[in-house]
Amino acid sequence: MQTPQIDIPKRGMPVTIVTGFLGSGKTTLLNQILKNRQDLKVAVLVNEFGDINIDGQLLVNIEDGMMELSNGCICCTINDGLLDAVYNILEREDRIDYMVIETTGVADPLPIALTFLGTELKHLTRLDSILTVIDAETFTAEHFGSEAARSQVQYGDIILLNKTDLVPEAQVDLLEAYLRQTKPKARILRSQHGEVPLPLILDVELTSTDAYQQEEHEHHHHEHHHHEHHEHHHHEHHHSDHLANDGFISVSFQSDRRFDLDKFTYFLDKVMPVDVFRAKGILSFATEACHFIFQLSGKRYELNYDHRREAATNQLVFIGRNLDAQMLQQQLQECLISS
Ligand SMILES: Nc1nc2c(ncn2[C@@H]2O[C@H](COP(=O)(O)OP(=O)(O)OP(=O)(O)O)[C@@H](O)[C@H]2O)c(=O)[nH]1
Repeated sequence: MQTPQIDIPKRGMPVTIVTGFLGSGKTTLLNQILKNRQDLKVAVLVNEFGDINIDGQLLVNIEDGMMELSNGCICCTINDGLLDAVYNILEREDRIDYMVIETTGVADPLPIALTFLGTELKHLTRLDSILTVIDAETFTAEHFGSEAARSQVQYGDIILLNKTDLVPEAQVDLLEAYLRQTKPKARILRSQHGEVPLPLILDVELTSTDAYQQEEHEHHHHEHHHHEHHEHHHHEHHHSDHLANDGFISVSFQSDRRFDLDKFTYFLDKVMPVDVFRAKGILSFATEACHFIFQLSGKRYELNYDHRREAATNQLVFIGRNLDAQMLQQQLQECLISS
């Protein structure tokens, strides 16, 4: 018997929103999900803060903002708004079982949740849970003075205490006790490098839609009935605008010239302003043949070989408060070799 062509969108697709502050380990968790998904077809939507999409650079681009990951999953960069990106996925003909969205580290997850619960998407998708990744080493009750970070904890159905390898167990216990107090209903888990059994975090049905009805009202997020969704394509969500990225700005740097390794590490250790909270990039050094992936989170940084490609241009993004973009760019310029 011939299988009938199904041309309705993928109704009831479960969605997990992965949130968490800058550098807490969202991308690392996403990679764990993609590595361990077994035969679940997962589409991931990534929203990055900064002009250069560093995470996306490491994937193979196939068409406008859509990438086919090496393990056959689909990755989509959110450029033209979340609704567009979600419809792009829903309209694809290949089988997709699950959608995971990684927000930026400075995003309030509420407007994202309301995009699923308060638009026509509520008929097409099912918000399964909001998962908040927390850096167990750097997290404090002050939430980095960030409204977005506070909101990430407030709306987390699952709270993943990540990077537990970097702190004594007693400190993680204290953090967990604090979170249990403020979030009695949340599922609190611990992980190192985002390693967590997937049945504990996916398809767990932990988002209570009732809890959002009041917020939806307050956010004036009204549904437009009886419209084709295509008419909504430029219906951006403005709710998080008041946060204006919570005072964080990103500074990008690109150059065809290579860095001098010593100058660059001296810059990191001695010159870089303390206001840089997060940085990442793909770098090439004068003395090295291949790329390096650069990751900085708080006071820690890593430079790891990327054997997959030969060295090309340098691309870097710095994120922090009160950054002097021009000065930072000048300082980086001075780390380049004189071609
Ligand atoms: N020691 C340690 N490092 C970790 C762990 N999880 C992630 N990292 C490192 O922390 C850095 C940031 O991790 P990412 O997964 O990129 O963090 P992110 O939340 O996606 O970052 P943004 O999207 O930029 O906000 C990387 O260098 C990771 O390798 C962990 O459990 N332990």
